[in-house]
Amino acid sequence: MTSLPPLREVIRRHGLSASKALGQNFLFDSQLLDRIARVPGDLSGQEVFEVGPGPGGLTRALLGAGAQVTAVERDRRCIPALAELGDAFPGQLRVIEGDALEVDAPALFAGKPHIASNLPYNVGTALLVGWLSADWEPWWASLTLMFQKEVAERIVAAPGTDHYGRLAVLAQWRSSARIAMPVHRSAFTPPPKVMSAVVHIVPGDEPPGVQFRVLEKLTAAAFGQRRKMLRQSLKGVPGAVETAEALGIDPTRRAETVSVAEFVRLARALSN
Ligand SMILES: C[S@@+](CC[C@H](N)C(=O)[O-])C[C@H]1O[C@@H](n2cnc3c(N)ncnc32)[C@H](O)[C@@H]1O
Repeated sequence: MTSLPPLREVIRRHGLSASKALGQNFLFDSQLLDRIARVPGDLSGQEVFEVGPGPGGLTRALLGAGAQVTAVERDRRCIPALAELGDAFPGQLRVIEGDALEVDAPALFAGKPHIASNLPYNVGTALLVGWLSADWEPWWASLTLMFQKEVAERIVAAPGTDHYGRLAVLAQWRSSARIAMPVHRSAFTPPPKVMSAVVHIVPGDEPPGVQFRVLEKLTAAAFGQRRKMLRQSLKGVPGAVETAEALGIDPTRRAETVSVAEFVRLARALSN
């Protein structure tokens, strides 16, 4: 590998002033970036899908770890900077200029890539929900994603906590999700208003006999009126209240007290 210029110099040389509309908050600390790149485990020879490489801070760390990186970036100003990075790691980096919400990502890979991204906040949750809603076993091997701390807490939340809701059930019913590391707002340029955290999600076995759309319907209804008792909030899902009762899930409970396993049992009983 040839030696690379500091990221701040790359930004200056390519005129990459951060765009708020594109959710651009860049990371320059190479130690932090290396720590993030280690979260998925040994990436040597592994395929990685990165959304929003920007000037390429995380991309460098992923390439340095030996990954084969495919990166989708919407901001065309970043493409020449990324091309230089590709020259420094011959044959390891493929850059696609485009919108990650529209790219057919699974079609880009022969195997199962790890997904790693310092996500643009405005599209982060939509991308996560898309990846978690994939046909199972999913097309990706793991997710290592930066979120605003509050979103990260919603992803890993346990029942009985304020953050527990649809996103927690979606992220936990057939995957395990944990906060790999908190990241201080001052690590970013420009610093966002809020703190961040890297979340690590690993897919697990899908519980048998559960239709995803039934689970979705249940959690949408239950958390749509999260302060109401289940006997009220689940009224719109045919058979749900009676089935909950039959399964020993007391319909006077509120959604936020119902565990992921209980939602799964209820969804299984209502799936056909
Ligand atoms: C938070 S910045 C992260 C930049 C860089 N990876 C880093 O860590 O310093 C988010 C990046 O996502 C890009 N981006 C925003 N929306 C996008 C989209 N819909 N598809 C692909 N990239 C997008 C932005 O241009 C920006 O480069």
